[in-house]
Amino acid sequence: MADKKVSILKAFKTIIWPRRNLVFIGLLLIVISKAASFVAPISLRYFLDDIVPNKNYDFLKILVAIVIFSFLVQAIMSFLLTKVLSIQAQFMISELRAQVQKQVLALPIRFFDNTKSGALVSRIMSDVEGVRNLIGTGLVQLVGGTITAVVSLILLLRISPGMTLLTFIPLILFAVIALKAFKIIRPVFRDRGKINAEVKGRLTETLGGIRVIKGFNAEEQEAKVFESGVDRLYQNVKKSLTATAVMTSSSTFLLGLATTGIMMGFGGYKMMQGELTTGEYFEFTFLLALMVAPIVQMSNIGSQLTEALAGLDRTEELMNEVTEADEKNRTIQISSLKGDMLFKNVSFAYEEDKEVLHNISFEAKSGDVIALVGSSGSGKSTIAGLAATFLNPDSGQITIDGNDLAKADLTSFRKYLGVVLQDDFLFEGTIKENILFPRPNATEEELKAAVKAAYVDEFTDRFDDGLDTLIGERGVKLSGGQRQRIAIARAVLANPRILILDEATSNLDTESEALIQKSLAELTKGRTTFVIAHRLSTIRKANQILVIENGRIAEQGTHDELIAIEGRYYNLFTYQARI
Ligand SMILES: Nc1ncnc2c1ncn2[C@@H]1O[C@H](COP(=O)(O)OP(=O)(O)OP(=O)(O)O)[C@@H](O)[C@H]1O
Repeated sequence: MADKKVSILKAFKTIIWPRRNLVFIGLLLIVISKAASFVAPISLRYFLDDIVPNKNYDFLKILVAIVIFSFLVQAIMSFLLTKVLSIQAQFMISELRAQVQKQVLALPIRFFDNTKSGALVSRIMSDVEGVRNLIGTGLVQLVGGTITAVVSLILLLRISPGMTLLTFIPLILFAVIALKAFKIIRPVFRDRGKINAEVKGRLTETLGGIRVIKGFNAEEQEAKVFESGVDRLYQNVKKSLTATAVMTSSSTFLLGLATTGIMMGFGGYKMMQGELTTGEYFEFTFLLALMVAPIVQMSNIGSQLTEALAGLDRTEELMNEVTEADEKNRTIQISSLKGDMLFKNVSFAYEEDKEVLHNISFEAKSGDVIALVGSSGSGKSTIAGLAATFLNPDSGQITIDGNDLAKADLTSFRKYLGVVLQDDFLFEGTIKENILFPRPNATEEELKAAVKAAYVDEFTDRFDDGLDTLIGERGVKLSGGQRQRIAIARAVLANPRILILDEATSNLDTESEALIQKSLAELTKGRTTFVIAHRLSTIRKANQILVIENGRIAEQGTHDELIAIEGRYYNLFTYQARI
């Protein structure tokens, strides 16, 4: 963990240095602004010690003009700072978000099995926001504040070294307290991001699974889980608030002590002794305020930077995850695909030492339909996942047209892949958009052909808006069978060479069922298809049936062959046929 921390140095190298021109402009602006801020306190001395006692009207006019001008300069500089740096920071946030999202999509399926999607949403959207404080005004203010503090210090020492040193004692005390508080706050902030992500993740799941929750009357339980999540968040915020409160109240006291207590006591004494003029006293007071303000501000900026670095730590962790592309090993570009797939002694485990597939070997010839049947948990989806390159064999080999699939460039292979899964992924939008999703630039004819092949027009013709009907929250609700047909139309349009089909288990009425059968027959025509089959009609038509039991192929052959041997398949078949 520790070596993965985004150090200030690293953040400087990767985020600030590439934008050094901008940061430099920002610094220049802040230096001008801070220089202008010294005009008022310095002019005070002339005002009180020279102009007023000597009734110097001419000098008064000039001084007033200079002071007004100095404030105008400060106002303009502050406007430009926001304009230049804050906007650039926001631009960078959107750039980073896009990068992180791209990286997340490039991660292997396994990563998603183990990570809540809500947590990822939080990583992509919130964690990168910290950049704002690095490149935005935060850092520049920190530097500007330091400059102001140092210049003020020099001016203060010039007026009265004794008084300056005395006021320093409480200031140093404050600095020590602030540093201690940061040490406590940083891990708290880091945890906050994590907790936030977890709570959001669970909430997303809860809302997504609302039917199951209501169906099992589990609202109360979910509410409890959420409550404990928000409580963790509360405890975390509480901790950081306590640390912040210690800092704020000690700053109030110690800085008050420095500015007023010591100043009034010691300064008043010196004035009475004639060692300090009224003008010098006021100049000192204002300069002290100029020095102290950035110190207080810095503690604020410090916590912002701390939060920023904590967020970037988490972003960095995500960016370091290995993507599935694996350019070093996946060097074979697949430029055309026939569709012969061969499994040679393939074994696979999701978790170490828990092999779920053992020595699977079979051949799928181009255009074949391979039906995977067997009891739940036997390994059917895992085989389909391997054929789709969502998973990679631990031993053995899968070849496509003689090429090792583990060495194939994923994008070049997946161009030829299509999937129709049970939980059809339809998003909010029109039916047309959902079908065009894999090939947004398909022609109207291609779209029409796909719609026909999947019998989507059979129900869209009845809608006023036809294919442009909105589905989801703002449009019509579709039946299970209709959703399946949209998913099938999408796959027809994608025109894959290899098709992974997870047949829906839901029972449809006979008419819907017949339409789905027909559209599936259309879809699988001429494509190497792996189907996790639940329909006898699909299974009977398959070129090859693999009966999977406990991660092994128990039986293999056509329907007739397997019926003839009266084994496992025969039992399954006769059992299903009876129902
Ligand atoms: N992401 C995962 N992590 C760990 N184990 C998994 C994962 N997915 C599946 N498994 C395990 O692998 C085995 C095979 O699962 P698989 O999903 O391939 O079975 P299946 O035959 O498709 O089942 P079903 O018909 O119920 O969908 C099961 O024992 C399952 O518990």
